[in-house]
Amino acid sequence: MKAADKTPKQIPVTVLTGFLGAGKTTLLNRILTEHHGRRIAVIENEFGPEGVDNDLLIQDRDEQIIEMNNGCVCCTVRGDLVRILIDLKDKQRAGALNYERVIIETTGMANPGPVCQTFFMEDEVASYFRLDAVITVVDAKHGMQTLDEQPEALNQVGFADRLLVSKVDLVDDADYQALRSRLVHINPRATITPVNFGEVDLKEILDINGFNLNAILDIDPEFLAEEHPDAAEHGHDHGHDHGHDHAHEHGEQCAVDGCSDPSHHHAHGHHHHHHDDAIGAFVFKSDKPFDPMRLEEFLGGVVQVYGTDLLRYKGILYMSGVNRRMLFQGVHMLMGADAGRAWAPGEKRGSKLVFIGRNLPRDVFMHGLEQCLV
Ligand SMILES: Nc1nc2c(ncn2[C@@H]2O[C@H](COP(=O)(O)OP(=O)(O)OP(=O)(O)O)[C@@H](O)[C@H]2O)c(=O)[nH]1
Repeated sequence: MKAADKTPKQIPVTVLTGFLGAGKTTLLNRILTEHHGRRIAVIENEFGPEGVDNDLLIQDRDEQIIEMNNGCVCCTVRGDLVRILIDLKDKQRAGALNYERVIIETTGMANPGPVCQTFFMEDEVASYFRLDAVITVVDAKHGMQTLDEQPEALNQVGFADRLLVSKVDLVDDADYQALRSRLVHINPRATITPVNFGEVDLKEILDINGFNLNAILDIDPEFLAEEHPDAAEHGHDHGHDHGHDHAHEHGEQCAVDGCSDPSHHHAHGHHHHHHDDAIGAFVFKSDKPFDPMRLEEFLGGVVQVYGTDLLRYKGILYMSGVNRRMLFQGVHMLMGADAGRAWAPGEKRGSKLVFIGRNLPRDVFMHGLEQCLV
């Protein structure tokens, strides 16, 4: 191959995550057997000295399966994953491999954060690979319980650009809707699609540009609709620090501290349960412009303080003195901003930002952002 002669365009990478037994391997097998004509390199991450999943994966001549055997992606991310990716890059350049995209299947226990950060923090990786999206498989049958018991599962949902719900065949519609509603509250950014034994339209999970600043900020309208009428300002952040990590109050009462608004109780009646998840989201909206200096200072500060608890954040910004939409997004402490398209004549200008994180102090963000408006 003469791949080495070409200026390579960045190889898209999909991170496939989901809790133990959720159906990641089933989905991956489906992708690999489908005749989609795309050459995919798969990085498998396994616990323990011996990989089991590799034997279960259907091998195809078009695919290269590389396995990481020594532990969890999140613990070895600075080492193994970087080494494997650089090795993939070198082999591609040397013509020993030929793939056009990479899928990383993470262990069910992994937090996708460090995996994602690798693509922004390691220059050699970032120059050759582009993180496309995080896809999280959630088991309809066991998902509720897993979310109750495993903080990593909440992280996986919080990070996702797409949520695929497997095993819907095993539950009734009410259970599915309850799970769906909970997922929307943890992560209103991600679309939610049922997937039967890994059967999924590849267009739904590949080339999503989830980490691209220009991608539209799609927030599930349900997130706002089923909340309080002014949810944009008072959207329940289900991430208040109640001193317990992922306990749940299947409750009557609004979880927002000091809130005694009965309409909130009513609003929660729409859900089957009220899950006070440690990971949650809130949205800031305003049609007043931001003062760029103040905003930069504020965001820089909160990212320093809350970076580890911020999973994903993303927004369209209406800036004073700028006739373009500004786009910004981040993962933990890594924040990026870019100029988007110009505001159209007559277009209603405004900002919309979504923050997904663990026990974030919503008021600090909301009031702080408010202070940055002109
Ligand atoms: N009923 C039903 N079973 C499913 C579906 N999808 C996957 N399964 C089954 O769920 C089990 C676990 O699926 P896997 O694909 O191995 O899950 P995994 O996420 O790769 O599991 P780990 O690698 O252990 O984390 C298997 O027995 C699958 O056949 C589905 O849509 N419906």
